[in-house]
Amino acid sequence: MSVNAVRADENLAGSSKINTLLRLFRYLLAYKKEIIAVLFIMGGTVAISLINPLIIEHAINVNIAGKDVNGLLELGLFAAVLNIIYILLVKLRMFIMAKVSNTVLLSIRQELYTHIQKLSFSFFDSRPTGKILARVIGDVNSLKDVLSNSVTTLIPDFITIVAVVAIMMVKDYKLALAALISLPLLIIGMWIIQVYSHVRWQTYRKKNSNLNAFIHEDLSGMRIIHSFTAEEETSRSFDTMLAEHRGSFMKAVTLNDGFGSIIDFCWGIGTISLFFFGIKMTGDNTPVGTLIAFSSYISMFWRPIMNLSNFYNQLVTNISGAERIFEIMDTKPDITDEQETKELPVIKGDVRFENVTFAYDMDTQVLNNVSFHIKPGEAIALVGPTGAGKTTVVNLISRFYDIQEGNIYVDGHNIRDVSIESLRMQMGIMTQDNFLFSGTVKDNLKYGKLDASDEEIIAAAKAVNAHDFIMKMEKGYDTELKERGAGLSAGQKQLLAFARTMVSMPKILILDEATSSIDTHTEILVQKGIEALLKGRTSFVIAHRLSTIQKADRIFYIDNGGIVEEGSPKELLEKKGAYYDLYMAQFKNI
Ligand SMILES: Nc1ncnc2c1ncn2[C@@H]1O[C@H](COP(=O)(O)OP(=O)(O)OP(=O)(O)O)[C@@H](O)[C@H]1O
Repeated sequence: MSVNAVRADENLAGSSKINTLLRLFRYLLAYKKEIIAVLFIMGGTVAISLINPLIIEHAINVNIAGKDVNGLLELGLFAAVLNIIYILLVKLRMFIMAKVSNTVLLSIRQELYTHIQKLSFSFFDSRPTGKILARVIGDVNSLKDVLSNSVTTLIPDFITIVAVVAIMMVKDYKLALAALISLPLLIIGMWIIQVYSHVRWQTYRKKNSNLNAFIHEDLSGMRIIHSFTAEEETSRSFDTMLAEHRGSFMKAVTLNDGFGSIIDFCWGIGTISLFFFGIKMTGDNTPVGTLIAFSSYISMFWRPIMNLSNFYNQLVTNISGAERIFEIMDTKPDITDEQETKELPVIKGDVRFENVTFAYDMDTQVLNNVSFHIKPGEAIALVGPTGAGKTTVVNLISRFYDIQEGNIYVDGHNIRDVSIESLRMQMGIMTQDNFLFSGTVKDNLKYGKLDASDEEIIAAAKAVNAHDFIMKMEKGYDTELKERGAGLSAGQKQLLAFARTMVSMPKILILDEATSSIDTHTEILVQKGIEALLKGRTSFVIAHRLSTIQKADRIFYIDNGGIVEEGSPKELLEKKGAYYDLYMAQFKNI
């Protein structure tokens, strides 16, 4: 059952921001050398910026007051050299951090992708592809600034603030207190804003994800939208989602902008208070240079606070991205190898279901106490009403889902006791989708067996009658296919999918026969292709073609959670039961 539809907001298990941030930082630990270098560089830049006001103070109070032009020039030269060094250090820091954060992003994305590939079908059943895509691309990208700014802002700005306060206190604690008078106001304002901000940004990310999922679904189903002339309706839905997206963004960003205004306000009050108290309280005792130096220090105090608040904004904006990434990484595949699995040896194709009971979710039981035994090489046609459980039976043989009760054996091995890879490697699975990847025909056929030689590929294509039509394509086996095989007919796609399965030479074949109507010529090729595929292997076909059903060794009529009728095509017709009724209803006119 879907836990998250396109328009439904995703729910995240609550996790603390600190934990998420610490987990993110762990990725940085792999780059200790670079981070230490960056911290040293920043130590240099912070020191230079702290010295600057002292230079100005000295220039005004000593050189200008004493009319010492030479001293002023020397000091100016010193300040210029110092600030050129500062600029170079900043550039170097930016370069190193950009490299580190991009590499970290790369490894997070790799880890996420590898993990997603291991997840079970139930994960994909319950999430729209667009939302998964949003996490792998958008959410990972959103971490870039958090990662680099966490090193370049958090630590140095914090040090700067402490150093500035210390210097001001040592120089003149009364002036320092006057300059920092607005600090309590800032703390209260920030606290109020941050309480609401995180929630608003999370809402925005959810709306963003819904929009992604909607666009993905819409583009994938464009043909259907056009054929039902549903463009207007989907445009309306899109507009609604866009409005929600924009609304949530505006709400979050408006609140965030409050941060800057509060800081500006406190900064202004601090500066006024400094000059007011500086002149009022200390009268002529405070040299002008010292007041100017203090005013520089105030800027140096508030600017990092501004940076930190921007960083905090970035953090609340993007930390939900990190939460969503880690949520996927923490999702355990439902189907995993048991601790002590063995490799399934090369099989003959014997399949046995023993009292199998299965439900996708607690509400609906699909199979109830099903047992059967298939001998190697037998061809089984699965028929029955829609939603009866035919696909479910074949999904269970490949262990795409785990059964709740009973056992499934392949060549006498319980499929739970063998590695999933060794089991699936010996199965050929063809769904109705016949999914083709963009790439050459040859690349697509090699999916069946990555190390297949050209001869093997051509032999497989010939066996299923796909060779001739492939050779008629522009560059034969090297013809580039478009995404999902666009430009090919349904029959041609089926033939390519047959060839791909044939290359893998499976011992057990699972075929969900396509129902799409194809021209008579291709239909004959497809039928011959199916016959070639079935020959000599155990096969389960969710059969729609009369020819396939009639050529099957046995038919299983599935309904009401089990096999209600079973036998050869002839036996079942003679029995005049459920299969007979289906046959009469569907095939009598053929
Ligand atoms: N991934 C899933 N999650 C939850 N329920 C599912 C899932 N897949 C199928 N079902 C439900 O299980 C039941 C059996 O589905 P199944 O696809 O096996 O039927 P089927 O006989 O192959 O149908 P059809 O001929 O229409 O393809 C149906 O009621 C279906 O709604």
